[in-house]
Amino acid sequence: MSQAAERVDINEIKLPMVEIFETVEGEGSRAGFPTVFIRLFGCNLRCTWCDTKYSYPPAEAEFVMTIGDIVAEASRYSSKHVCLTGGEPLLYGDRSTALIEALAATGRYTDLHIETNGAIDLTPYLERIKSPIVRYIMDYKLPDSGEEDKMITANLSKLRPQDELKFVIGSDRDFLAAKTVLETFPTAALPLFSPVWETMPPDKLVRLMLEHGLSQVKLNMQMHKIIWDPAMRGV
Ligand SMILES: Nc1nc2[nH]cc(C(=O)O)c2c(=O)[nH]1
Ligand code: SF4
Ligand SMILES: [Mg+2]
Repeated sequence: MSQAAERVDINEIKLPMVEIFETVEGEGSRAGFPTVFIRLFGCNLRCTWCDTKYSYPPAEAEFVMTIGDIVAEASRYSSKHVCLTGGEPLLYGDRSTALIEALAATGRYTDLHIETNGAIDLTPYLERIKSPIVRYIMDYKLPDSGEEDKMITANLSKLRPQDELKFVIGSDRDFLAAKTVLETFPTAALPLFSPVWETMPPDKLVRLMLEHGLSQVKLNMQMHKIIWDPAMRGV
């Protein structure tokens, strides 16, 4: 293939979208920083406790945007951090890659983190995307989610120190499963334990972490669900 044929035109590539908005990051190591959220439509999982069911069928994409339009819309905000989320933002292979590279190439951002669901092989993304601002926040889906069998455990050893490995914990069973995953699959990523809002009181999760001596794990509260109504969108 010639060089010209390989060149991507970001005004030609389209992606199904849910929303673009600015708020503070509610989770992870960058929680509290003003952040632009770019939420893509579509997901390859159906977690029992999913809080964004509007991001995949039978709901419909709110709109379709070119990558050029997504980059321009995000640039209307002054945040230096971007969160690419969904749904599953890495569902679109080359198109997801082109979006990430286009956002990084603007030079506007100091951090671009991608919320991915653990059922996407991160190898091609880690190999192709070289920007130092790009980080992966991989969810590891536990038994209560109903999707644990879809987890690509090979991703864990490939995550880097700047990446994060998030476990959403709904029960004692989930907690023990998360602990086993960390013991079985060494990772350089920062492990985060996040309570399921309805079924795992945060004080119980803290007690379990301390009882089990998980000194390397960070508690991850969803700040946006404390600041705003948990059912509210776009915050
Ligand atoms: N404030 C805020 N922080 C978030 N971090 C991850 C989010 C997500 O929906 O992926 C999210 C979100 O929807 N809002
Ligand atoms: S991966 Fe995320 S968006 Fe997809 S079903 Fe699970 S919680 Fe919902
Ligand atoms: Mg999410």
